[in-house]
Amino acid sequence: MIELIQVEKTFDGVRAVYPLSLTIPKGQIHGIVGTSGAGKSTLIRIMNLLEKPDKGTVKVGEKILTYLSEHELRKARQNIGMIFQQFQLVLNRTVAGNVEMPLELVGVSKKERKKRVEECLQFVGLSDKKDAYPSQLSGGQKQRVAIARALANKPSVLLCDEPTSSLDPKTTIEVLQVLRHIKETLGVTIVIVTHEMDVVKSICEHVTIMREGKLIDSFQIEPQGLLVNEDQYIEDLRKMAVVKK
Ligand SMILES: Nc1ncnc2c1ncn2[C@@H]1O[C@H](COP(=O)(O)OP(=O)(O)OP(=O)(O)O)[C@@H](O)[C@H]1O
Repeated sequence: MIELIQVEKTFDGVRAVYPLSLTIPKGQIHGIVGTSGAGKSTLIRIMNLLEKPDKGTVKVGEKILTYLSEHELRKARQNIGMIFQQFQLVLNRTVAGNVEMPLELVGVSKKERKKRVEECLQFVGLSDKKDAYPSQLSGGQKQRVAIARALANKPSVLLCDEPTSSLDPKTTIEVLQVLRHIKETLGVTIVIVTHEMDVVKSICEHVTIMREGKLIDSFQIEPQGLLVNEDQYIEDLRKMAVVKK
């Protein structure tokens, strides 16, 4: 579970997030939407304290992150994976090397690392790419490597900041399928910041809407499933065709 209590953040006089409280239950896929500058990225980064709130409390699982020292926070972050729009893979490391990184940082043995990297790559369907470099992968594959890396330390929370915004509709579905599989098989709580309504409609169970740093609404929704595919897009476009007389 993630609990934000009256968190707020101002950058150089610009209020990014007004005092805001939000509770996300364990195992939920929670979407955060809003137009550019609404404060979505700041809010999701507050959830793992990549952005420290000026005031308020951040609780993830049993840990109150805002009470922790830097050392304790680094440890607590092992429980919180994160992925980004631009994947942020290390380009001079192979796919396996990227997934191995968080394990190296916490001192996992070489043998255990190899085993865990294989498990994670298998989970995202990229075992055959373990020796490839990021430049040799498609956008969807890069994001799946980033997901495998985020899962390496077996987190209970996965934060996704615009995870599909650089991807085409087909690879978007590929990534969303992986995210849904993570929720269903691992029970991970997933937070997705996005401006893509199709993403919210297809997999989110709850949506929070932000505008100008404020939470303006938050409610449960019924995910429609991954219905959006290339053929459907083409069909929708055909329906919009203007018939010239
Ligand atoms: N590090 C920073 N320094 C200064 N201002 C910042 C910083 N990060 C965010 N802001 C400002 O805070 C406000 C909210 O930004 P944020 O990136 O959280 O919004 P967003 O909803 O994620 O927008 P986008 O979809 O464009 O990324 C904006 O006015 C932005 O310029």
